[in-house]
Amino acid sequence: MMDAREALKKQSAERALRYVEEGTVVGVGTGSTVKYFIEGLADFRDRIEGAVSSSEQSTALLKQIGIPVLDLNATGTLPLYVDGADECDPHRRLIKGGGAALTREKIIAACSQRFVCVIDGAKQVDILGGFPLPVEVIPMARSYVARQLVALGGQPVWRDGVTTDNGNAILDVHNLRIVDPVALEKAINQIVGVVTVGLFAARAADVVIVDGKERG
Ligand SMILES: O=C(CO)[C@H](O)[C@H](O)COP(=O)(O)O
Repeated sequence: MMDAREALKKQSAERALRYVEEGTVVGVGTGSTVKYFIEGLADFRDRIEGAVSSSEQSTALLKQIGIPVLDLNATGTLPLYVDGADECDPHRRLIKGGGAALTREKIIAACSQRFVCVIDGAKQVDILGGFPLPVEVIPMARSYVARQLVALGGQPVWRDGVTTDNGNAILDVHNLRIVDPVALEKAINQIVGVVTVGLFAARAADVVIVDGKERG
């Protein structure tokens, strides 16, 4: 039987199906919450043009249910992107990347008109940073970037054994209390060797669905 938290994730994901418009291409995130969204998309198979996927994992799921997976370079701007998050603050700013798909997720978010974020209530926080902040780095720059992240006040830990879909490494930065997410996103983006930081602050979500309901 599905536990209570999974049920809440599923409710959020299913609610997001209301935002899918016929004849369009849908941006699809990654993770256990989005998996329910993908399952629900099966009913739209014949009514959407296809999906742009943020990971090999989501691509496999989309293909399993017969949804064409399209190249973002061929689709242009997307009307909708649906994805989960690891943390969400009251301004719809997010920490993402628990599933190591942050780079492709951020690219799709940037290319989308509406970013609908689907979470369960446990992921709502006042200040981001309780969840270790994922940073995707070029492998040879890992130690250098880690030292720069220490200088910014964090405690980076290498996600040993994980290689992203782009062939890179992940550092999870602990002990951050992120009072200015836009400034920190900018600062980390400027470190040489960083591919992407999992702070989605400059481009936050547009709609947040928590436990099956839109948050006001
Ligand atoms: O950012 C992500 C993957 O890179 C996911 O959206 C995030 O980790 C949430 O995942 P889940 O829905 O499994 O809790």
